[in-house]
Amino acid sequence: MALLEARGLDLAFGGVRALAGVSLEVGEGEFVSLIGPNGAGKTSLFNCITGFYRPQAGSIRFGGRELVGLSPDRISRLGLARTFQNIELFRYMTGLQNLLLGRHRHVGAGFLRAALATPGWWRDEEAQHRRAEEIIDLLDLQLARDVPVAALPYGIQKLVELGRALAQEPRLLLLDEPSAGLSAEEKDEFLFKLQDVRDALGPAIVLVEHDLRLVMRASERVVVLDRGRVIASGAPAEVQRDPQVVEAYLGGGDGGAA
Ligand SMILES: Nc1ncnc2c1ncn2[C@@H]1O[C@H](COP(=O)(O)OP(=O)(O)OP(=O)(O)O)[C@@H](O)[C@H]1O
Repeated sequence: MALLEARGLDLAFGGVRALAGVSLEVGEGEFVSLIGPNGAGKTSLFNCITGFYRPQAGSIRFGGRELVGLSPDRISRLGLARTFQNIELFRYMTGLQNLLLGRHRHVGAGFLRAALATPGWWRDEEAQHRRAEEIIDLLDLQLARDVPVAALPYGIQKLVELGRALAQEPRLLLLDEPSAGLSAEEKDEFLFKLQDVRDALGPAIVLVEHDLRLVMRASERVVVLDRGRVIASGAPAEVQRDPQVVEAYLGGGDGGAA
């Protein structure tokens, strides 16, 4: 059984069909890239999986459990984390504080334990800090540790966002255009970090990405969306040669694969 199994998802906004019968499977630890021209439905699919949108039809099973109808918070507690197209961090908190917020699903302390600062609460606090520090080491974020996120370069903010998602110890990580706005050098750096993350922590990853060079290097499988439908799925080299994919990216003149 796949870790994630989305079947027959439909999502419409008035007359716009953002998703029309979309299915997507992701195996445990698999690295899948989701590509497609602007407006193809990539972010809408992420929003359905993470509970921000409710599809009008279809089902989404994660670890055998139905996600449609659950709140985003509930879904994230099941082990699904995401990053956003536009960075969504607490800008006036430090890198470490943002990572600790990502740990909230692992914090066992209730209000009373915290207010009384019981030994159990301290142990929990220490464990949360240790885990956040491990992620700081993994992503080389030492310089961001004690600095408010707003004061950090954009590329580092993107890494802090990745770190916060990882702090949730997800089984599945959804990354929405994590390399947008990065220089070619920063993109390579980001890709190396992502590979380190996979080696060390092993989450399944779904990457929405416009940079095909990065997609082809990073992924085991590529899924192509166009106008709300999956038009191809397979190994990167295979998908790259698919005539429908070439048409969606280069033909028609209305999309443009950024
Ligand atoms: N909240 C919304 N209200 C109305 N229309 C929406 C909404 N969200 C998405 N859409 C529409 O659904 C379609 C798919 O959009 P979506 O953002 O999912 O595409 P995308 O593949 O992520 O595009 P991009 O690469 O530009 O981010 C588009 O036509 C978009 O305008």
